[in-house]
Amino acid sequence: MSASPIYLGVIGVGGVGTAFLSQLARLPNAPKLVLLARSSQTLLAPTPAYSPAIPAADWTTASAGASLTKTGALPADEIAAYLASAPGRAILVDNTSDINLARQYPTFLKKGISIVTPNKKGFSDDLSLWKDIFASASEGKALVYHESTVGAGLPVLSTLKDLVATGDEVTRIEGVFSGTLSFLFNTFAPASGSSDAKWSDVVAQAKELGYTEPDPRDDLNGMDVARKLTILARLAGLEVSRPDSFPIESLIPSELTTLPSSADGIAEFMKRLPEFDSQMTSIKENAEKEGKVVRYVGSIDVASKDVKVGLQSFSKDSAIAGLKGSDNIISFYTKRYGSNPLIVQGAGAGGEVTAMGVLSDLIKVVQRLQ
Ligand SMILES: NC(=O)C1=CN([C@@H]2O[C@H](COP(=O)(O)OP(=O)(O)OC[C@H]3O[C@@H](n4cnc5c(N)ncnc54)[C@H](OP(=O)(O)O)[C@@H]3O)[C@@H](O)[C@H]2O)C=CC1
Ligand SMILES: N[C@@H](CC=O)C(=O)O
Ligand code: NA
Repeated sequence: MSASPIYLGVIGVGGVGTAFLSQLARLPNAPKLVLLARSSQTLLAPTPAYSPAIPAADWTTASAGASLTKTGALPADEIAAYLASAPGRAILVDNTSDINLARQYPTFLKKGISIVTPNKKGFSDDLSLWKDIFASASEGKALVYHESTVGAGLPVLSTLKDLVATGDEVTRIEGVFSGTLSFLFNTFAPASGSSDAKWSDVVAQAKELGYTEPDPRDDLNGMDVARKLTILARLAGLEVSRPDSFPIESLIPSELTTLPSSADGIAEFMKRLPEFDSQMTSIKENAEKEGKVVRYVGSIDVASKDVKVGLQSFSKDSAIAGLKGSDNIISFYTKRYGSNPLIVQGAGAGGEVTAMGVLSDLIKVVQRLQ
């Protein structure tokens, strides 16, 4: 018996979305791509046949032809209605960082549309949305996979879920959870050798390399790490109400905190950041006086429900100080693993590695739906 067709909608074709589409194009027996959207345009396989499908490898050329339907941005409920009417199970891949789209996940899930995403916003917002997402998935018999919301493609969430599901007791999770901040400090204050790189130049480089959030201030203000810890804490069983319900150390100069969250605000922020390079240089030099390096870390202590996010100094021979590039390191302390934690380490940001996490989630969902 041949497997029933599965229909795929993808929203977002930025750094992660583009890498995802090129990996999807090489996947044998991929689901049929019938919807592809960016902020101002939507491409659809014409109804009622949902055919021809959109070629993932070459959607830009196909969008110029006449065989696909083209519209402007569609509201989430119209996208959900389109996917729910497809003649088979449907999956939505959200490759945006849009909180408003994430707030609509319950609408999709209740209609039986599964969700795969690297977008942290929905899973780290109000606890009520977290609960609504998983209750809606049960109601619609749909699946939700979001591995790339923490540690990009690294198997962080799957590891934590396996520890919990098999009855281990997770006592503490700690490490470096930001690819951007890892890259910034590994470059600006390396554990071996020295660097005279300017903080603002390294921030611009991280943005160029596709490590930062669409708005790099979300990395520098600690919110991206706080969102990841909120997700991990919730999976470990803690009812964290919001990602700003615990102290977060921000690296944004106070003079720049009032810039708007628009594209102009981002540009102005990047332009003025060099004025404040000396602030980060003095943080680096203070750690150096003690023979240490500074790194941005997070931790969750499950018993005391204590979640912390901020700067800490480390001796130069420690594992955290010796990280390279955009690497994350996440240590799980559990009852079974005792005093030697289970450690996951590797690149924690970048289009290709994040897309790999999204595509591997998609493969799991397809296998479970068939
Ligand atoms: N970059 C990384 O290393 C990692 C990223 N992530 C997450 O992956 C997601 C994507 O990141 P990245 O690719 O870097 O971001 P980009 O800014 O490069 O791309 C975002 C894409 O989403 C589209 N978009 C935004 N809002 C909407 C909307 N409401 N409707 C339709 N399309 C929309 C944009 O449209 P347009 O093209 O029109 O601007 C763009 O195509 C984020 O949630 C990020 O947190 C997770 C782990 C690592
Ligand atoms: N901006 C994020 C991307 C991955 O989540 C990071 O730098 O870690
Ligand atoms: Na991950």
